[in-house]
Amino acid sequence: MYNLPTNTKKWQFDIFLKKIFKKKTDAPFAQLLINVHPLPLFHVKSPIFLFYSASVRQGIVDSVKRALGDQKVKSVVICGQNGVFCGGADIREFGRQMSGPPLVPMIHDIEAANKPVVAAIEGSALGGGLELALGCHYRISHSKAKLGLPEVTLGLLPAAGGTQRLPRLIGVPAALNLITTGRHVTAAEALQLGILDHVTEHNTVDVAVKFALSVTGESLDGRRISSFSCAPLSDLDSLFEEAMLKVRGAARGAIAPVACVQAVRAAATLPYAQGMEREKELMATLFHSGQARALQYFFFAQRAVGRWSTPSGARWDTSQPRPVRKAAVIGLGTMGRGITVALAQAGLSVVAVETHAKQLMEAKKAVPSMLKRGAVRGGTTIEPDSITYSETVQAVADVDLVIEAVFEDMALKEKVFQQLSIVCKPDTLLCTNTSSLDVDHLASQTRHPELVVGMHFFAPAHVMKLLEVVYGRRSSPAAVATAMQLGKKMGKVSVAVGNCRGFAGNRMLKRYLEQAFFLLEEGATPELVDRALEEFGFPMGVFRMSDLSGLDVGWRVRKADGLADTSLTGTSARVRQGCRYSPLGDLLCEHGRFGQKTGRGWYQYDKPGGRVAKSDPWLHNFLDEYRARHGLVPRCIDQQEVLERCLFVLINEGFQILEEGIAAGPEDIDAIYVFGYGWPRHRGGPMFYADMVGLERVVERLERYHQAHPNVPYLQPSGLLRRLVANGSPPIHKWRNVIKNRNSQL
Ligand SMILES: CCCCCCCCCCCCC/C=C/C(=O)SCCNC(=O)CCNC(=O)[C@H](O)C(C)(C)COP(=O)(O)OP(=O)(O)OC[C@H]1O[C@@H](n2cnc3c(N)ncnc32)[C@H](O)[C@@H]1OP(=O)(O)O
Repeated sequence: MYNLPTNTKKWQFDIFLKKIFKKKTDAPFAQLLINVHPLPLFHVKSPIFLFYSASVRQGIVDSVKRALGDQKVKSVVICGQNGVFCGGADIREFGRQMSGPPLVPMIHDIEAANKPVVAAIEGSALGGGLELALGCHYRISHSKAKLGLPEVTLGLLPAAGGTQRLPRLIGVPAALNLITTGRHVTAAEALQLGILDHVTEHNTVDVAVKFALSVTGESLDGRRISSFSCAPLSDLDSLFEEAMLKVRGAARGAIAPVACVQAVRAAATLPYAQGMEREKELMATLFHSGQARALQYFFFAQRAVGRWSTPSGARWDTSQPRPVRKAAVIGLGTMGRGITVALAQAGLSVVAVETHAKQLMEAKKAVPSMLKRGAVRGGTTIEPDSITYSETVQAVADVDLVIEAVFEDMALKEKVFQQLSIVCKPDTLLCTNTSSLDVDHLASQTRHPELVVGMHFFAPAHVMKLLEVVYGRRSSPAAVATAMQLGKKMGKVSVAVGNCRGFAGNRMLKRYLEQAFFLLEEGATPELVDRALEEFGFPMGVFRMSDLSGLDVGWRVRKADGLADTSLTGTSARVRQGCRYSPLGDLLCEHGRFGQKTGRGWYQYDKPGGRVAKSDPWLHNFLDEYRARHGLVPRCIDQQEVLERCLFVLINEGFQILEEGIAAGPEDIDAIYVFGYGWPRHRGGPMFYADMVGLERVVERLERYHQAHPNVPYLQPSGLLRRLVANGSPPIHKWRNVIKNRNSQL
């Protein structure tokens, strides 16, 4: 297995590459690399495929053991392969029966070695990868590497000694920050924090090898982090109380950040061995939790949405995006400005068009300051002349792609698309930022409907991560691929969805809002509904959210749809097209209550534009009078009903969307809801939540509510949901099979 050649006369690296594990179908394999030198050095080349799997751990254990047992070996260097040290544990293994050597003793053995062990970090040292490096006696890194303990983002904590070693190495406050946020740090920051001993611009392994040889024989007493004490702090109790408050405030019910604080506290207050016990206990509670499952599902779901497909057969891997160097934005209201900023931040040259002189003038001031703020936050620079402004659409004649962001009015958008079709190059991609209007209809206004897609941004467009890319019936695969790629370049999570009213996100939201209104009619208050949703983990309940985004937005849409008619009386006041309808939102708007911007909405605010929502006695009186007028007897509504009514109806619409092929898979809907609508990530997204709750239960509750409210057709379980239950409620990763059988135009 491990031979030292006898002819090593001069300084040299003779590399013996041995595959000690063959690649299995889905498991990473390890390679052992032995560098031999007159002052022999053992060079453990670890995970070839980035992540620890059982076989990779076994490879490291075996090779370290051999190195330590060989008297001729004086120092050891551990590095990764293909420029990556280690991205941590193989997350897919967490869902299975775990086998192979555990990480904790492996890292302990490395730390306990009586020969210097040096970590040579390139690419990433994340999670268990960084924990391995912390077990080494020295850490040398390339300047471009990134390091971090992101376990908290997977619903876990760094349970291979990370919570105990990091605070001992860099102090409690810095370790708390890294472990509770899971953020990645650059090598420069890691050096400054004291995680690294040295950062190099050169070949990291060469530097580490030289270094390892230079410290051969030196005492390792001061190099074993587990033997350190945490730097003393004057008021440990208040530090941890503050940390806990901060973490609980930001966590919205996620348990891992709280456990991380508890584990770091153990490092600060207990001897190392006891701290490790505490780390293990806390990890055991997290490891099998629903939240860890949800977060790990979501980790892969985010990546799955990039592998988009459409019912017409277009796919991410067969559709070629077009290069986009110069783009235009039409309409510089709030959305248009945000999109302009996001395009410029992505390095594109942008033509920003606004036909109203006043609005253009305002945009010319607002956009540069938004860019400046973004640059300060992100430490980036923006080419000052990357944006040109114009008052006429003619200015977009030579751009590769246009994003229309004018007022949400079909007649206006039609006109813009007709104009664009004349002004632009024949191959320019024409995109609309509509949040619900018919993309096919807009495409029909142009000479090249195959070049029309929706790019639905979320406000503020330069901040929010979500982008719905809406393909129409005639959108070409290249057009979809181009919009998806541009979204990625803008740092967005782009999700491809089909064309229907409200697309995926807003279509589902409509059902959720309707239920919230119905609950008010039946006796709930905005406070009760919001509390239930916020305790579930939404950053804001539905009414606080409506106040923030403006009640007039939905009112305008309902008016355009002929729904917002408050002149109707008697039973017809609360019925539209044979279905239950609540005019509550319309009535509030008629009272001039548009939410935060008018200082009144579902709540009251100290002034127009105020942010702090306060309960409003006027609103409660208004609700009482409304119920009395319509003969509605208020009843006691509990939080469970709020959650079931609001969330299950939204989920049901999600199944309908999957059934119709508007979204290709549950991951798409979950990514839309987490990135665009504040669905708590630790609950995985609405479709994952349905899987967790149990599809049968979702059906049973929907049926019950539908019986109680037969004039709300959307409470009837969707056909797909029923079919999944009939198929034995397969786990979420198998739903696509059931969906595919149904929508098999593919
Ligand atoms: C009673 C019970 C008691 C139980 C107690 C159990 C004790 C168990 C103890 C275990 C202790 C373990 C401690 C360690 C934990 C960890 O290490 S958790 C993992 C931490 N690491 C991460 O979170 C890193 C995640 N990955 C990334 O950040 C990025 O992927 C990257 C490494 C920086 C690379 O980025 P990029 O180049 O942009 O590529 P991607 O597109 O993101 O990824 C490429 C593909 O690789 C897949 N992938 C990424 N990371 C992992 C991973 N850690 N495991 C498995 N697979 C991973 C990713 O999904 C991509 O694949 P596709 O999805 O097929 O595209």
